[in-house]
Amino acid sequence: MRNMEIKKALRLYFVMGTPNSGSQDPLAIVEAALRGGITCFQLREKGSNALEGDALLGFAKKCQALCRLYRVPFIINDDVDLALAINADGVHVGQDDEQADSVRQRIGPDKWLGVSTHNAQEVQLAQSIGADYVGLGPIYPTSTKLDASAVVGTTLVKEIHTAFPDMPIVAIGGITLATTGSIIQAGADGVAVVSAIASAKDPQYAANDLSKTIHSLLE
Ligand SMILES: Cc1ncsc1CCOP(=O)(O)O
Ligand SMILES: C=C1C=NC(C)=NC1=N
Ligand SMILES: [Mg+2]
Repeated sequence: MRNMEIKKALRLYFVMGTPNSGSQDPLAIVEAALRGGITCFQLREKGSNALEGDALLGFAKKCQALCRLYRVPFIINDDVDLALAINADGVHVGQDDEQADSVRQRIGPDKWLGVSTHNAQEVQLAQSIGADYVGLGPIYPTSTKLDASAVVGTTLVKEIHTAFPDMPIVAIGGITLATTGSIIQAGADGVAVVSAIASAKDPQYAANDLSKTIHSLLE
C-alpha cells in the first residue's frame, strides 16, 4: 500500500543542495549518506551559488544514479520542470511555490508530492490536493533555511498526527540525533535533516547513528 511505502521512506529523509556541502564534495556527501542508511533523498538546490541550468541537470542526474543504486527515492525540491525532465520519483513544494494542486496535475498520480506545512490548516489543504506526505516544521531553530517560519516544536507534531492519523508526516528543522527520538515518539513517521548529516565530520556515521535510533523506535 502506497501510504505505508511512503511512511517507511520518510524515516530518515536527507535534504541537501551543493551550498550545504561546505568544503566537501557534495556528491561524496550524498553517497556517504546513502551508505549510512538514509531512506529518502531530496535535492534542494537553493541559496548562494546554487547550481543552475546544465550544471544543475548534471548534478541531479548523478544524485539520481546514486539513489537508484541504493534503491532510495529521489525527490526534487521546488523545480517541477527539473523533476519531470529527469523523471525523479517526486517533488516537494512549499506554501509559496507553484500551487501544490497544479503540481499534482503536472506530475500525475504516480510521482510523490510532498508539501511543506506549518499548521493544521496547511495540512488540511495539502491533504485536500492529494499530497502524499507533509513536511512539518521548523521543529527547532535552524540556520539552514534563511526564511524559515516560526519554530513549531514537537507539540504540533503530536497535534497534526492526532488530527490527520493517515497523513505521512516528516518533521524538519534543526533536528539532531539528540532530538530525533522525541520527534518520532510525538508521532512523526520520520525526520528530515540537512546539517545533521551534511555538516557532520563523518556523514555516513551521522546518517547511520540517526538510522539506528529511528529504527529502534519504529518496528
Ligand atoms: C528545508 C527546511 N525547511 C524547514 S527547516 C529547513 C532546513 C533544515 O535544515 P537543518 O536540518 O540543517 O536544520
Ligand atoms: C521545506 C521543506 C520541508 N520539508 C521537507 C521534507 N523538505 C523541504 N524542503
Ligand atoms: Mg520551496
